[in-house]
Amino acid sequence: MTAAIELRGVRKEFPGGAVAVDDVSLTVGAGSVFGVVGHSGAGKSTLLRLVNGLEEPTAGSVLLDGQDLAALGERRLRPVRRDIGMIFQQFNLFRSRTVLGNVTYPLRLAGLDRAAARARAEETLDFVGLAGHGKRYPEQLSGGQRQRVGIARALATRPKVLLCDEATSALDPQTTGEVLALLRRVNRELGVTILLITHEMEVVRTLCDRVAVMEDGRVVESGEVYEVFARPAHPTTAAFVRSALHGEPDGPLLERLRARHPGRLVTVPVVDGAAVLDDLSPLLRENGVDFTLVHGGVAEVRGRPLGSVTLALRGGDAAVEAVVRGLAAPAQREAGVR
Ligand SMILES: Nc1ncnc2c1ncn2[C@@H]1O[C@H](COP(=O)(O)OP(=O)(O)OP(=O)(O)O)[C@@H](O)[C@H]1O
Repeated sequence: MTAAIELRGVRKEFPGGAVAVDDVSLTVGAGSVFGVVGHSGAGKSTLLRLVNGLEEPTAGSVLLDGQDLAALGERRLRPVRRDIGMIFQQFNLFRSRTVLGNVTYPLRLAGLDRAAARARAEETLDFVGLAGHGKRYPEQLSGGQRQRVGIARALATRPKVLLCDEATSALDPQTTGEVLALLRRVNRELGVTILLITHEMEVVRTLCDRVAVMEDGRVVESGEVYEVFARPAHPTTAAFVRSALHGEPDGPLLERLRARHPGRLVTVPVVDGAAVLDDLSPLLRENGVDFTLVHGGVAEVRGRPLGSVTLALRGGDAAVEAVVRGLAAPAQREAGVR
């Protein structure tokens, strides 16, 4: 069960004049995972509230499965809302209800009888790895377990779309990884379309197919995740990407590296499909140049390598120059050898 989400020229202006979302158009393909990143105040939460029908656009339209939400009216919107599940940064569980009580709640609202709701809730808790935890209360659970309950509650009614509002921002890195792995299963095994908002590029790197970067209510850049990571066009995107890759040394770090390492420093990008690293070792050998690896990191983005390594080259001036020239040959210049 899956559905596409489409925003066409969406604007949201609040009474008083604040424009939270400004002419945003984007398409979340059915069965895909789409991330929206941006700093606080960029308009991400408002965008999500427009998609789940809690806010109405001032202009433009939001379509779920091709249906314009604003054109539906409250009565016809209700069943469509059931196709949308949502999870939150602070989990938003009922503290006075057990885990099972939290997960059966939306099912009872949807009209399932007690036995059917219980059976469905247990099946869903099993899917999120919480079989046997039904009788516990939220405060007896870890943050990661609470978010699993949140995910189970959101999935219990078998929605086509899952909206995630900073779903891992309150969790430590390991728990974040576990929750992201669960969300990937939700997408792959259940086919649920996922739209998430986050300020963590790490979440985008590991989970999303496509990403849009928001600033001041507008989308400043969007695209397939690897492409955006490898070639960010907007400065805000570039800063977000740097926060997730830690690859290229910035100015001050470069100065410290220079002070510590004699020789010429070169930073070699590692981009899937660009053969720069493959060229490096024969170039060094041919010219009799030695090297020390002084900085760098290669991460996996959507299953493909991306990052950079910085080397201090040691050898005669002419030999080092030949290596640098070889690396910066026209075919590689595009990849940005420096
Ligand atoms: N109900 C509202 N009334 C007036 N202004 C609002 C309202 N909701 C949001 N805004 C304004 O719209 C802008 C975008 O807010 P929004 O919460 O969507 O951003 P955000 O990217 O989700 O930030 P955060 O991560 O801090 O929630 C902000 O300037 C905010 O003050």
